[in-house]
Amino acid sequence: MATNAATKMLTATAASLTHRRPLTCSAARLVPQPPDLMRWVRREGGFVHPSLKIADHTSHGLGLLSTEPIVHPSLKIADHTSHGLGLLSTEPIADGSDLIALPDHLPLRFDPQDEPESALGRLAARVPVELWAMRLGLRLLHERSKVGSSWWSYISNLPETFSVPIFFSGEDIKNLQYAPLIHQVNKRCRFLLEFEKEIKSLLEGIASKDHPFEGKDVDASSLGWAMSAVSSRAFRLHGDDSDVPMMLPLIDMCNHSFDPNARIVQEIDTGSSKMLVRVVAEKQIEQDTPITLNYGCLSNDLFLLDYGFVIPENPFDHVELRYDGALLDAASMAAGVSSPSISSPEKWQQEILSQLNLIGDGAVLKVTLGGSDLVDGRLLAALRLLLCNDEDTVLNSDIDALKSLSAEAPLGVPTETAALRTVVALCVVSLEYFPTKIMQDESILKGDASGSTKLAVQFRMQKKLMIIDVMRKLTQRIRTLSKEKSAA
Ligand SMILES: C[S@@+](CC[C@H](N)C(=O)[O-])C[C@H]1O[C@@H](n2cnc3c(N)ncnc32)[C@H](O)[C@@H]1O
Repeated sequence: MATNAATKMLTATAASLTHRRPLTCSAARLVPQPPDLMRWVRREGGFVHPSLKIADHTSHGLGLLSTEPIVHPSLKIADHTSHGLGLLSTEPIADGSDLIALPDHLPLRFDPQDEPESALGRLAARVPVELWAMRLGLRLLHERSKVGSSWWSYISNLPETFSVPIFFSGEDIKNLQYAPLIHQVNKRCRFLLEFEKEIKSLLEGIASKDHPFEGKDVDASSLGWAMSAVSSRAFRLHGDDSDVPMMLPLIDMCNHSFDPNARIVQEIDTGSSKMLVRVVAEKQIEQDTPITLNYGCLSNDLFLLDYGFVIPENPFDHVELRYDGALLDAASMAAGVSSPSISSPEKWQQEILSQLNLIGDGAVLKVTLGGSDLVDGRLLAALRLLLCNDEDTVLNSDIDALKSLSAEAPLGVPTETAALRTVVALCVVSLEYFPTKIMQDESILKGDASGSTKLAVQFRMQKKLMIIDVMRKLTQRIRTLSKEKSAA
């Protein structure tokens, strides 16, 4: 859990690289009237389709949600969510048309291995690999502080603030009510505070010509700004050996949709090995339509942590649980299907649990509910085999079938019903971890709480709605199974 001091530090309008004006909305840019981004891309040799413009998506209520039927009150709230700025078509655009093309020198990238001796390279080497956004963020801060940077037209068009939870108050971090995300947020906050100190000590006494930020102070707040700018806007494109994160000017004005109307294409000129990044229309785009890309099939944890927004009814959202005999025992008891094997598996059951990597050295105990699988395959297989008394039937079953929900009752209907009932009980247990009820969340969302409080509440409410949806689908399955059994 982040200390209050940690979150205060990151939310404070502390001295940063430039003077900032107060936050107005997520469409506010780093400078009040930044240069025309489209004109800059064209001037640099890029292509921008003449029927595109940058528009504020805050007031339009544009994007995925507004086109879908409202099936739950939470969607109405989401409809008010600001998407910030976005790209919009001013006229119909044909399927397959090039929308944007960026020449090789416009993407902003950073490979610390290219400059291990520079101060920036040495700082980047201190950033853990999983925080790759901070590595590229250092380059972004370097360009932001450099007088006459070739990327200034781009950087000045970046948002002034981000709605990612590292900038939430301590209270709003608690309001998330979901330990795995709170853990990640705190980890990032702690890293930024430590990194601020490390940077200060590493750059102490450095000659001004070698200073990566032109002598300007870099604190946790400005580091957080840079990390969030990258995590919410960079795309990972193919490099020589691996995926290289890059900031793609103008392309990063496209908002997200799981049903996008455009996609990114990367081309390498074999002669010059120069890279061309294009955005191509994937379908016919009508007038006044936002141009959208799919940022990935991500859970709401990642959308919130990296991008600062939550998707209602996200089909890829899930909750994490720890595989634990005592928890399964309690759930199976609550479901009325208790079996002694759950807490003390037989030897043959232990062998399969070990194959499933749920017991033994190096066991991975994290399992999930929700997402496209509905129930984590390893959890489902474990419950099926623990609730089946017939060793031969289990040993003759294919392990992949045991892990699959689409394999109908691989160990027979009674075992299947018991396993699914136990999962439903696990859902109930998971819901009980959340201290508030959905109705309480809804009333906060209807009130005048701050943007970050609403985002935190929206996040936890979506988690609960998702768990309820899993329960509903599994209960339906149990009903169908018992109907089939009684019909047989
Ligand atoms: C790559 S940028 C897109 C341009 C951005 N809207 C802007 O104002 O610069 C990604 C950010 O846009 C916003 N965004 C994109 N898609 C969204 C969506 N479907 N719902 C809500 N916000 C979205 C989020 O703030 C996200 O961090």
